[in-house]
Amino acid sequence: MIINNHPFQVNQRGHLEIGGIDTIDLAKKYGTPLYVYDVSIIRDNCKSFVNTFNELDVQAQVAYASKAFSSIAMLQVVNQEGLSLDVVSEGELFTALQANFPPEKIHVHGNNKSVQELSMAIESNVGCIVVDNFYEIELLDRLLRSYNKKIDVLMRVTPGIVSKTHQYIMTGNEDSKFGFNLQNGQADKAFELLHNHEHIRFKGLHCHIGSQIFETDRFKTATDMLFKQLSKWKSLDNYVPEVLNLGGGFGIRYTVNDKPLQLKNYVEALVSAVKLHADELHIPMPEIWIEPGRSIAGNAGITLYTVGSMKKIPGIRDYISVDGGMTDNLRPALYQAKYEGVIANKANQAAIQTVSVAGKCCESGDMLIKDLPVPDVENGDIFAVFSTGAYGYSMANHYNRFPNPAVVFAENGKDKLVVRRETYHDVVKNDLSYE
Ligand SMILES: Cc1ncc(COP(=O)(O)O)c(C=O)c1O
Ligand SMILES: N[C@@H](CCCC[NH3+])C(=O)O
Repeated sequence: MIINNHPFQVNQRGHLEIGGIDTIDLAKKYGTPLYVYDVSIIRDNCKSFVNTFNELDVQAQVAYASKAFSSIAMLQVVNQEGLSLDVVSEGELFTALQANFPPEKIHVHGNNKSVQELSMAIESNVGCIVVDNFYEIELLDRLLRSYNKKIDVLMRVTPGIVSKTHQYIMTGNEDSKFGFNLQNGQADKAFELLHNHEHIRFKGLHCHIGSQIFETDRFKTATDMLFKQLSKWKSLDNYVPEVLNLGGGFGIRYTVNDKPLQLKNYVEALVSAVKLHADELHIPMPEIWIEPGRSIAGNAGITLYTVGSMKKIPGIRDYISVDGGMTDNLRPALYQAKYEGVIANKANQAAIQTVSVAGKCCESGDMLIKDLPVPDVENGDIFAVFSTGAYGYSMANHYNRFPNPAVVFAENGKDKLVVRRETYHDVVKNDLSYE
């Protein structure tokens, strides 16, 4: 039985299963809260993107946006699937290098890259730097001269598109901290600085219009706007881009209200939009790069919790509390994000009541799910939240000094710990006394 359209089964014991393993056994073995990934789903998501580009015979790089979930094991899997990698910080770059990710397949992002970050990128011979602002061009110019190196660069632009998504995860609109503005001439000024630079190979443009997007129209509009700019540069300077990076943002299913497209549909739409414009402009088809994060990791992961206290407020709301919350999943508190979940040890029992699932942080907004139909709930039940694979572990924090949970990979009936659970000693390890 597939559960609520999430890609997981219920086994003969009536327990939720992931990667061929009983979640109740995993909770016993590793404790809760626990992030668990079905690695075969990660692999399938990677393949959907890569295979579609191959089928369409288009040169492409699918760069996993590692901000969604970065760990050594995750980056190893993504590398095995032939993807490139998008990193946005020294920490993400460091993790990639620790995972032996091929540096030439790493793309470095960031709206405030430090000298140290840029130096690390240049020294490790990363494949590409996505330049975000004028200050960064100045720094890069200085550093590349002192290293006497040449590097591939894309220019990140903000096309001025308002995507239908939460304001905090919108990035391509004009009023954004990211990238050069296409409308007000900033992109033209950056072009002057980048193309013909003796230490820079200016490969093309990058844009990312936002996250959790469910339709292809806005990607097409973004492509139109990039080509408007490229057509201008072609007539003025005969510039021909080798690469167009159209970012990530492909939506996934968190709840029944989310209606994601198949991943291949996004690729097909992007390819046809770029092809059309390239033909019109009489230039060869550029390489298409994309940066999916959520759509690679999101639906592959679940979080397991143990149910503790319960509280009924007659006529108002029934609460059940679990042993994690906004420390391991910040998204409900930050974006009012909605999730679905089940009592994993009663996964095929009928719902008889509606409860709201609270975390254990000292914060009223620490609610994981509101108004969820569930069977009879008892203390000690294991509660599973679906689609927590992206921006769960990666946005985990230490509020109330909670240690970060462990991460387990499950695949074809085997499980493996890939991130250790933090201990209280880990939590205080950088504290110094003041006596
Ligand atoms: C530049 C860039 N690329 C890729 C992503 C990944 O987005 P998503 O996880 O929605 O695919 C983001 C985050 O929104 C981003 O800012
Ligand atoms: N952290 C966001 C997505 C990243 C948006 C910025 N690039 C989320 O959980 O949805």
